[in-house]
Amino acid sequence: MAGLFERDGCGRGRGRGGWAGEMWPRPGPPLGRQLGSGGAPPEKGGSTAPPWPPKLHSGQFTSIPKNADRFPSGIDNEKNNQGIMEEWNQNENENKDNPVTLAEMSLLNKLIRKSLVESYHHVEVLQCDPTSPLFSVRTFEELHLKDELLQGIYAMGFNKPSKIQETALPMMLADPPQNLIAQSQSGTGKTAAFVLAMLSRVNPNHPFPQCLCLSPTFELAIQTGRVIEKMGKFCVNIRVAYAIRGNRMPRGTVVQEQIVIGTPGTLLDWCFKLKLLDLKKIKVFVLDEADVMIDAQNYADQSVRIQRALSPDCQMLLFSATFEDPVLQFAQRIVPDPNFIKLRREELTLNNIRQYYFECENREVKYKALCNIYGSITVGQAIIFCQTRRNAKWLCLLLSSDGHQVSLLSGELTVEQRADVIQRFRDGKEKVLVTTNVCARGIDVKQVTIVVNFSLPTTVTGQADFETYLHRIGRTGRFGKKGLAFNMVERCHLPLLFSIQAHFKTFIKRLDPDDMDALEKIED
Ligand SMILES: Nc1ncnc2c1ncn2[C@@H]1O[C@H](COP(=O)(O)OP(=O)(O)OP(=O)(O)O)[C@@H](O)[C@H]1O
Repeated sequence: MAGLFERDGCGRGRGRGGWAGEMWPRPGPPLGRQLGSGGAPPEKGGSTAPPWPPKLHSGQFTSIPKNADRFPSGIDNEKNNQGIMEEWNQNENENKDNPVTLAEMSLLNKLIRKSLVESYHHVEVLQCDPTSPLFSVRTFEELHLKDELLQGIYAMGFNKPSKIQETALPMMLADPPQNLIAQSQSGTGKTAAFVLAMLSRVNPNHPFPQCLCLSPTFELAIQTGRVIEKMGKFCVNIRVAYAIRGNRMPRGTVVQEQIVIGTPGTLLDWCFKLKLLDLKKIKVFVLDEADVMIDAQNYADQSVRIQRALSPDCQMLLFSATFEDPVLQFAQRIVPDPNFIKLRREELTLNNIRQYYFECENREVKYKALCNIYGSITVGQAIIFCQTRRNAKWLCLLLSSDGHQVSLLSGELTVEQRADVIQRFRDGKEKVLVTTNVCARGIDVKQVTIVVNFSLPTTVTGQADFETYLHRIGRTGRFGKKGLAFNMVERCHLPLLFSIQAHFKTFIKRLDPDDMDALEKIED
């Protein structure tokens, strides 16, 4: 590493947020979709938008994003590197990655996920009427669904209900309809459950909105709409409309679609300003991602306004991945006499993770320690966390020049690009993922064996960020597997490390970066 740009990580000024990422290219949304046609294109007279969804070109974001192309191709040219690094260093402030919002994380998870997330937890049920019997089903047939709906479910590859669906579906499809507040972690089958409930309650012969689904963002509404279109593929005459930004409806338009999905702001306009739908005719009202909803914008009041205009016998269904107090209060405000279903979240713990630290003078010494880890132990896949985009790019280039298959994930990529990078890493196409905080949470890559904190996570006030630390290293050592976590720490940052140790009542063992023997013993 001799000759590379020297840099001390201590005493550096903190940067401003540098989020430059749009969610993804913004095409106009589809206006309304006819189901029962195997995924029909937008209606005639509908959107003139570019094709949906936007296409990713394969291999486009496999390692280093386009804007890193200021590097000369011969990146082992130390002289060139040094000049570029110095120039980059002057613009340090632009390189802090903003934390990812809940809405972005939720979308990212949906884009990546191909199947149900395994859950080892029990379903807890609290009924509003404890005397009514509690049903649970093991098959979709037991639900006596319409044939075309069953066909749609099987075409999606669902063989049996997920854990939450076993209990939630009988409650959601009961007669008379029951209200439900359900919480379970992302990927456990909530969306599929309420889509099924909406599709089974719709009367296809009535050409007016009967089910309303509120989503927190444009992108999440589109994702849910696609599930409705897929599951309802064989349901002739059922249609879905999107009440989302950009989908302008002239006053006096008669909305004939039976299912309307949208974001609260646009739906408010459709209902109260433009009077496009009669809320009294809505039979099912779904509030999806309530936790994201109250985090993303002040949507709570808008949702309550819509809910108040519904008929008292409209069925209310509310879903959330978490049940913090504000979510629960919101849920209880909006859903009268609710049944509760709860699938406990998997708790991250440090018990299965062996943690180590190296005291390093600067980032070159950190890099050397990293190389020594690779030289001493067998690393399956690794995630390396940096505090700034600049450091992440620098590290990524060094690692690839040393022959590692490495990919870079930072906040300047769009959500779709990030999903692509994570998917490739999951598929094992790259063995090392260098990132800032953007992928610290929610993303489950089971085969990760080591996590490296190239910089310790800190809060805006410069304190140790315990929660981020837990989420970063909680990526490894999951489901009973043993994981390894390495922290590279400058001397002036040692108090941060000790406060992490004290906070989690855990032990982080010191290692000498040059002591290969000690490193080799780690695996024993
Ligand atoms: N019964 C099932 N059998 C097999 N796959 C299913 C089943 N139910 C849902 N899935 C699939 O599992 C994945 C996650 O389901 P779904 O999106 O409904 O979960 P979710 O809890 O709503 O997640 P999120 O909170 O992120 O929206 C999807 O790919 C979905 O198609």
